[in-house]
Amino acid sequence: MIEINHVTKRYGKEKTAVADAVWNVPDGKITGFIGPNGAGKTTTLKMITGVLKPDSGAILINNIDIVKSPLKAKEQFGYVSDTPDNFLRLKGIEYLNFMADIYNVPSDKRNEFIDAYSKRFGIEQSLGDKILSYSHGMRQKIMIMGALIHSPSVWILDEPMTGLDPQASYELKQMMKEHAASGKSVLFSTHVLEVAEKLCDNVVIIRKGEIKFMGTLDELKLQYPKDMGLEMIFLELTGDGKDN
Ligand SMILES: Nc1ncnc2c1ncn2[C@@H]1O[C@H](COP(=O)(O)OP(=O)(O)OP(=O)(O)O)[C@@H](O)[C@H]1O
Repeated sequence: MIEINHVTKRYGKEKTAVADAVWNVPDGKITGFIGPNGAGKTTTLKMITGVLKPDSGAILINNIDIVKSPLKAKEQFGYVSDTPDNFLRLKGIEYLNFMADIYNVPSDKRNEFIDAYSKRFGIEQSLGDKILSYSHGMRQKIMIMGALIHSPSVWILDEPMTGLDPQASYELKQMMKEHAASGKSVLFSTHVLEVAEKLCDNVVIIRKGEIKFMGTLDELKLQYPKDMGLEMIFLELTGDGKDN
């Protein structure tokens, strides 16, 4: 469960990237965080994960304040950023063991996880290679595994489908569904509406730093004429789709 209580973030004096945001991510559901380029999605996710500090307001992860108790709060979630080009000099297996060490995952549990998930993603033969030699999609897969190795109750992903082939994209969506079905929460950002439509229980729509809607897609559709497609509703809510 994530609670975002009246959170504001400015860059300099002029730019308000997120304005008095109030929303939440319930347990047992997949929540899609949707908005056009520059709407404030990454800024919000960076605040939730403790990379950036809000100027005002509070963010609670399983009731733990990310600013006041960062270490405890960070134990609660796994985060997949939108740039998987990290730890390039480590081998895949070294990176996974590094992540497992951070979270004190026992060796039998981590080995079981690595075996199962590397097979699901089809990268079991590449774990002994440096991440530097991986393709974008393979880097994305190893980062996803690193985020999940400690079985976090909250799973946060920034634009996770980018660069994944159809098989990997399918596997990732299945993993997200399994995560939510086990009573845990998933939050992911996207500007791909079709993905949100197929995958999300709830959506949160942001435009120019302001939360425009929070609820199910059916609730959103009810607010518009019956023949209006989701794409048109989204464009209506977010302007012409561009904020910059
Ligand atoms: N470090 C920064 N310094 C100044 N302005 C920034 C900085 N990072 C983001 N911004 C601005 O804050 C606003 C929100 O940016 P953010 O990256 O959060 O949007 P986004 O919804 O993730 O966009 P995209 O979908 O393109 O990744 C934009 O206007 C952006 O230009």
